[in-house]
Amino acid sequence: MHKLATNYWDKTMEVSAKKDNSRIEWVVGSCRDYFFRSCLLNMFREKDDKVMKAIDEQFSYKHKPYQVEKVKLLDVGSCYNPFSVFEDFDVTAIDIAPAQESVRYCDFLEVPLNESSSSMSSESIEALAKSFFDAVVFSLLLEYLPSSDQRLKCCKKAYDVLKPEGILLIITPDSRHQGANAKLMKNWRYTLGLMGFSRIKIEKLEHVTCMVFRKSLFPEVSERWCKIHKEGYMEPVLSIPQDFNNPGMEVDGGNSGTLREERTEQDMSEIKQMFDGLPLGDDDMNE
Ligand SMILES: C[S@@+](CC[C@H](N)C(=O)[O-])C[C@H]1O[C@@H](n2cnc3c(N)ncnc32)[C@H](O)[C@@H]1O
Repeated sequence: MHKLATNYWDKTMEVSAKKDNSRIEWVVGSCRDYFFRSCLLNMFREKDDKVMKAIDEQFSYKHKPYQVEKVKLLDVGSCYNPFSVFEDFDVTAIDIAPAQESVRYCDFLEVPLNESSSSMSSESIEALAKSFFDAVVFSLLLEYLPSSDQRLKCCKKAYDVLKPEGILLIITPDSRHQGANAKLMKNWRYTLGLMGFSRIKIEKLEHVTCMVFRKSLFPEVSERWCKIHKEGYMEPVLSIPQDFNNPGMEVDGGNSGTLREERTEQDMSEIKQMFDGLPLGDDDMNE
């Protein structure tokens, strides 16, 4: 899996990619912009305060500075711990099939959450602490989970282990042209918004879409976005393009009133190529 991730995904998914087109660099750069370089955290804090004022003109809140020396990052489905080389990050790497010693065994869907502290050995994690991490990363993870409910459970867990104002970074395979999966991505924004996450960044790199969601101090902020922007096709599910393969139910990805999007033969072959070597057979792709 490690070989696959570094030799195959880094070279094939990001074919002719510049260095800054890599998903790992993208995550690192986004965290640095948010917590250190441009301190975007403060900008989004101000934006949230404005929304709260719009909801209630009496609103007032005295913020404390968000302290971060090293970004406490939880890499879920880490496989080979790609973030361990960055010195400004304090990484907890977990996977159900660790490919390196520094990655601890942990099934994120099942691991219990503690109010105060994590419980772990050098090899595995028995419990994770709530409100502990500055950042949680799902890089090519959600596609491993076969149902929307499992993906939702995963995102809700990320919400619980993040500190208020922490960020969830999601990288998802997407070989289609920019905008082709726009509706799906907007529905993710809606669904995660209902959970209390505000999407603060989305970028399409070659073969992947990358997103940052902020856990606001005030869930009312994202709830308000959901109320204002709800469209007919939106529903609280986390679908991925691979979920839609029944030709009778597919329609265009642009203006129709449904989430389902047509997949061309080229899409199918690209998806298969992307997952080539992973424990997925043709039947899994077509289920
Ligand atoms: C496609 S790999 C992604 C590897 C790496 N994050 C990257 O971007 O190259 C997905 C990883 O998720 C792991 N995984 C799947 N379900 C998981 C779960 N419930 N908890 C933790 N890891 C999981 C798999 O074992 C696999 O290593």
